[in-house]
Amino acid sequence: MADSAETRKLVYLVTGGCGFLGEHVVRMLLQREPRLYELRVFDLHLGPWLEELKTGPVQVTAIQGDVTQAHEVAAAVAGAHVVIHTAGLVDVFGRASPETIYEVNVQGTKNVIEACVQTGTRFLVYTSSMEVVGPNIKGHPFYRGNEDTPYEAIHRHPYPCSKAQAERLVLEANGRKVHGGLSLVTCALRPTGIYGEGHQIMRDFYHQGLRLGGRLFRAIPASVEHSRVYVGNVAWMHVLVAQELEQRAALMGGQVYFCYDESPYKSYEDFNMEFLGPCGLRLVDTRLLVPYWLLMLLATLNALLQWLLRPLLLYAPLLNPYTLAVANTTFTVSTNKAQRHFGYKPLFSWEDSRTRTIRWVQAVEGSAP
Ligand SMILES: NC(=O)c1ccc[n+]([C@@H]2O[C@H](COP(=O)([O-])OP(=O)(O)OC[C@H]3O[C@@H](n4cnc5c(N)ncnc54)[C@H](O)[C@@H]3O)[C@@H](O)[C@H]2O)c1
Ligand SMILES: C[C@@H](CO)CCC[C@@H](C)[C@H]1CC[C@H]2[C@@H]3[C@H](O)C=C4C[C@@H](O)CC[C@]4(C)[C@H]3CC[C@]12C
Repeated sequence: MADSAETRKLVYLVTGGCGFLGEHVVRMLLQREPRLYELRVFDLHLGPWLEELKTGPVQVTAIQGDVTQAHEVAAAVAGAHVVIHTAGLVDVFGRASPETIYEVNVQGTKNVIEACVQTGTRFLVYTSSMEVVGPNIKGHPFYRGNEDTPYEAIHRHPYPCSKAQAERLVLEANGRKVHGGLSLVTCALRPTGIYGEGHQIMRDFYHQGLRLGGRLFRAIPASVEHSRVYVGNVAWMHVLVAQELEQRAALMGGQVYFCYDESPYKSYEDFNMEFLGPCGLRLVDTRLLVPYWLLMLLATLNALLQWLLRPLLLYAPLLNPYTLAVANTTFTVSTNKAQRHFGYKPLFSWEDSRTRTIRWVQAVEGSAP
C-alpha cells in the first residue's frame, strides 16, 4: 500500500543534504515518509553515498548548487511541497570570513524563502541552533530552560549572529502569500550540540587523543553542563515537523522548537568521553595545573596567531576565546514543546544513540585524521 504510485506524491527538497545532519535527514525521509515521490538533495558538495539511494522506490535527485545563488535555489525549489533547509556554514573556529558566514547563512536563507514564495512551495522547515539563544557574551548560564525562558540573547560572533538573523527571517515569513495565493508555513528547529555518526568535531577529538597517547586533558569543570542531542533524533524531529506542518499549521507555523532527547546533561568533555572512553581514551584531570585564566590566555594567543598568520596560512585550532566561552557556560534545555505540538518522542534511546556513536568512532579508528 505504502509503495503504490497513488500514495507517493510528495516532493521534498533538503538543502545541505550531504552534511552531517543533512545526510541523516535524507536517510530518515526515505525510511519514514511513505508519501515521498521525489527527494531532491541540494548541496555545494555532493556525497558519493547518494548513488546507492537511487535504486529505491523514491526518485532521489542530486543537485549540486549554492544557496547564495538565488537562481540555483529557485530552480531546485520549483515544484517541491516541502523544503528542509539545513544548509549552513557552521564555523566557530575562524575558518571562513564573517562576510562568507553571513552570505551563506543569511542571504542563503533569504534565497530559500523567496524561492518558496515565487514558486508556490508552502512548507519550510529551518535548522536553526541553540546558539540563537546562547550562551550569550556575558556567559550567563541557561539551566534547564525551554523556548519561553527569558534570557539575554546577545552575541558578537558571526555564526550565532547569522543564525539568529536567519531564524528571524524564517519566522517572519510565516503567513506570507506564495505563488498561487496560499500561505507559507514555516518553523525553526534549534538543536543543541549534535553528536552521532559523522560528527567531525568528535572525530577531531578522537584523533587528538590518539596523538596524545590515548589521553585528553580536561579543561572545563565537570559542573558546567551542556545539552547534547543525537543526530538521528534531530533528523527525526525534522521529518515529523515536515509531516505535521500542513495539518497543524495554525499551531506550529512561526514557532521555534529546541531539539532534545534523553541524552544526559554533562560537560562537553565528559559527554564526549561517553563515546571516546569505550574507544580507549582517558580524560586526564589537569584543571589544577591549567587554570581558567591560563586557558583564556592560550585561547587569546590562538586568536592572535590566527590573525597574524592569515596572510600566509589558515590557523584554526579548536580553542579560541569564543569556543572556550561556549564550552565553559552551562547551557541545558528541558522542554516538551515538540511533544505537545506535534507528538515528538525521540526515536533513539540514549543507549541506542550511545552504541551507534561508539560503533562509528570505532570504525573511524585507523582512518586518516
Ligand atoms: N552540528 C551541530 O552541532 C549543530 C547544532 C545546531 C544547529 N546546527 C545547524 O545544522 C545545520 C547543519 O549543520 P551540520 O553540523 O550538519 O554542518 P555540515 O557542515 O556538516 O553541513 C552543512 C552542509 O551545508 C552545505 N553547504 C554549506 N554552504 C553551502 C552553500 N553555499 N550552498 C549549498 N550548500 C552549502 C555543506 O556542503 C554541508 O554539506 C546548520 O544549519 C547548522 O547551523 C548544527
Ligand atoms: C576548551 C576545549 C578543551 O577541550 C573544548 C572546546 C570545545 C568546543 C570546540 C565546543 C564546546 C561547545 C561546542 C558548540 C556547542 O556544542 C554548540 C554548537 C551549536 C551549533 O549550532 C554549531 C556547533 C556549536 C557551536 C559547537 C561547536 C564546538 C564547541 C564550541
